Amino acid sequence: MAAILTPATTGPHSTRLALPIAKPKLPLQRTHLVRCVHRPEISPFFHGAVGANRADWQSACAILSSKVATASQHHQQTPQHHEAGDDTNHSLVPVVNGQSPAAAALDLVPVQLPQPLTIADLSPAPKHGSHLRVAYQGVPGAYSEAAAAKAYPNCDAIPCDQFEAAFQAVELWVADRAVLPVENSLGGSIHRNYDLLLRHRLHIVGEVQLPVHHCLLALPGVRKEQLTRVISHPQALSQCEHTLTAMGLNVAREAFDDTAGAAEYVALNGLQDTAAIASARAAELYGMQVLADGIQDDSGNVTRFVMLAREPIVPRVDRPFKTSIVFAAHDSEGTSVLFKVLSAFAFRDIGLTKIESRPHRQRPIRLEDETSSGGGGGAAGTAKHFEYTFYVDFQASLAERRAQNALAEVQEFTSFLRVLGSYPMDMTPWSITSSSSSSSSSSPGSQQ
Ligand SMILES: O=C(O)C(=O)C[C@]1(C(=O)O)C=C[C@@H](O)C=C1
Repeated sequence: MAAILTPATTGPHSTRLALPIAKPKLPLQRTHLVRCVHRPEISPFFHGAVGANRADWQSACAILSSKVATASQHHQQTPQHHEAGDDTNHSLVPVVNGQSPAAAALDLVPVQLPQPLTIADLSPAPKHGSHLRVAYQGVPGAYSEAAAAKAYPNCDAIPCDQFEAAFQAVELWVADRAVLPVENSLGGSIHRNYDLLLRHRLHIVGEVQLPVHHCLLALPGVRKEQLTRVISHPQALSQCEHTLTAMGLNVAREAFDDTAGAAEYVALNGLQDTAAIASARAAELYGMQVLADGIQDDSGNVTRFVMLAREPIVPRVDRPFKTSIVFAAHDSEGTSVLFKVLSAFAFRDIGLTKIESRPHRQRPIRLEDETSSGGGGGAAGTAKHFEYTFYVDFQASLAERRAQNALAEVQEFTSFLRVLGSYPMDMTPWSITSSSSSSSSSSPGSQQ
């Protein structure tokens, strides 16, 4: 029990990328997660000012106000909560050989009583050894694996079949961190992860930007003319769309869960007519031939990933920080809230690096009678407005007074406001020619 109170932290910093997986692992699936007793919920709710110590900060960073009904309700929908008629707090753990670790442990320790905390429990080193366990979506050779290795050199990367499984792996202590893509310079936002950030209680503790260098892979001996199909992750397909056409390939495009998984699929099924878009590392891992190298439509193709943890980090002012928030408007404000929010940052000279809007899950449409909308004289009726949740990234640390003041102002126009994280910006230079699958990329120096 004591171990779960210990903040998981990173291993030693390193500037060398060491891809941690020598042989492919099976991805973690949500079905590998079963219910098992225990784990007190860490309450992220907070009423009050941002304090200087870690405990205050951890609370403050999660929720800035008491107006958390929306987010809280989202949280209720996650499967880690009580089942009807069951008064035990449940969480999910992986099944090992058909038996959960907890069950296996019971074989050895018949009665498990709470143990007192020791100094060792509170030490910053991960409890499970020197390596941080980092969940990512995809299979070995995926860009997300390379991003995990860039964020946390020497980590144990844990492949997951879905983004949701990566979130759950961290929430359930199967992993210490998750590294997930949120946007790409060509393909745009990865909306699924924005939605999941809101539905889960993890905190953004860092970001990495990864140059993505795509290859066209086929079975050894296969020529381009034999191809009728190209499979890959939808983002990868869209990032190579023009190049594929320019290459004169008359192929159908088909979506796959991840790039490396597509390469593995072609290899495992001996598909002579199908190519995959994936990394050079995936080609090595699955014995594929590189038919074309660097097929992304823009040589500066970059994907931004966020690092997620169960606990927020303490924001600092000694290096460039970014803060990510999500909010929804008061009923009376409508989308005009966006103007007011942007002003709160502009007046304080805080730059924004990202704005994203997503449908408001619980109230996607707002109805407004013509009489109350002040429409004046037209045919009576009901206006149907789409309602949004807004995600904003701004360039300031939450340790800065101007950021705190801006958020206090934003809070006035919003029905809920949540700080997703305040974290160091990835400032590492990256060379366009270096492949994301290369083992020489440097870490962002911000392992949190
Ligand atoms: O499929 C992979 O290899 C991934 O890591 C996923 C992903 C994405 O979701 O955007 C990551 C980076 C690239 O932009 C293409 C695909």
